Amino acid sequence: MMSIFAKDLFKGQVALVTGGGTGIGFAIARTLGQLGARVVIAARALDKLESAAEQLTAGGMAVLAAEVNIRDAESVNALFARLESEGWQPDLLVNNAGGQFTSPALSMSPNGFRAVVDLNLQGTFQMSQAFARQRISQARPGSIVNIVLCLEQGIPGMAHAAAARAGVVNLTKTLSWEWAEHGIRVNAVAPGTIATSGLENYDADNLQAGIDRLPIRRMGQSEEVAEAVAYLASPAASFITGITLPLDGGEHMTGANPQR
Ligand SMILES: CCCCCCC/C=C/C(=O)SCCNC(=O)CCNC(=O)[C@H](O)C(C)(C)COP(=O)(O)OP(=O)(O)OC[C@H]1O[C@@H](n2cnc3c(N)ncnc32)[C@H](O)[C@@H]1OP(=O)(O)O
Ligand SMILES: NC(=O)C1=CN([C@@H]2O[C@H](COP(=O)(O)OP(=O)(O)OC[C@H]3O[C@@H](n4cnc5c(N)ncnc54)[C@H](OP(=O)(O)O)[C@@H]3O)[C@@H](O)[C@H]2O)C=CC1
Repeated sequence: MMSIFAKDLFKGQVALVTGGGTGIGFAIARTLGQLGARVVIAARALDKLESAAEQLTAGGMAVLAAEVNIRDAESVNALFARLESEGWQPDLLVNNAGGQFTSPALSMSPNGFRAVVDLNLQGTFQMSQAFARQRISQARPGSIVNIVLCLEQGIPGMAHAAAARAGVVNLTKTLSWEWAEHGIRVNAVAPGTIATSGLENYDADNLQAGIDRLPIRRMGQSEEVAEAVAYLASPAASFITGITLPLDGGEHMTGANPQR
């Protein structure tokens, strides 16, 4: 899928995409790279990041693979210090890294609940704060896009992720207030079911039952998420901040989660 945006839209900018070595994050990195950004892809597994970076570089993009654990504040701060010292200081941040496991709320252990909140909420906050501190200290504008989940009607079987991502939706609004005066916009995209290898963690029949209830009866593609991220990160969205854009084939209207 070719991007509809101008090829030099992000020329001269650096985009940092967490979880950029796989799935949706990889598609976002590729789209932003095709639109002229230098791209940092960051996650825990350096081997996966390096092979993703090789693919993108072979396509003519400038890409850096960088290790980070977004759950660990020290690791996050070390990443931003490294990017600044190596000339890859980001103008755009895409908080895409995340995930969860399915479990009835009654069976979740405190540690299991905490792990998912740590990853999706605390991790997103830590990355956003480190990014904004760096931008604001240098009086430079910026843009953040958070990837959440379709959660309008609750997500039975994923209470931890539903709570954590709802936290990110409100964090998106709150940070957009606090950082607007510094020229930093904060928005989010809420995907429904998107065809990636990440879905191997979920029951295929349940996923299909959810798809069958959608107005647009198919899974989304990572590239469709990437185009929305490109729009929100770009000057075309310069008067948009604090929103969460559903990108879900209509799931936010239907409650398509099959466990309901
Ligand atoms: C039918 C539904 C519709 C589905 C729509 C799907 C739409 C969304 C798709 C996606 O999000 S795609 C992303 C794909 N990737 C993932 O989702 C995988 C992400 N998971 C993880 O990264 C990890 O599992 C974790 C959740 C972050 C936990 O990582 P951590 O390394 O901290 O785990 P542990 O130290 O092993 O365990 C901590 C704690 O959590 C409990 N736990 C972990 N996994 C499970 C599990 N599968 N089932 C139950 N419990 C789990 C684990 O037992 C630990 O708790 P205690 O035992 O210590 O009490
Ligand atoms: N696919 C779908 O249907 C949907 C996905 N989403 C969300 O979109 C995002 C991408 O999902 P998708 O591409 O499908 O799945 P992936 O499993 O491919 O993506 C998850 C990415 O997050 C990275 N990650 C996980 N934990 C950490 C961590 N502690 N620190 C840094 N990076 C981490 C992983 O890399 P590594 O393990 O190397 O660290 C991986 O690259 C996730 O937040 C997911 O929840 C939302 C709605 C629907």
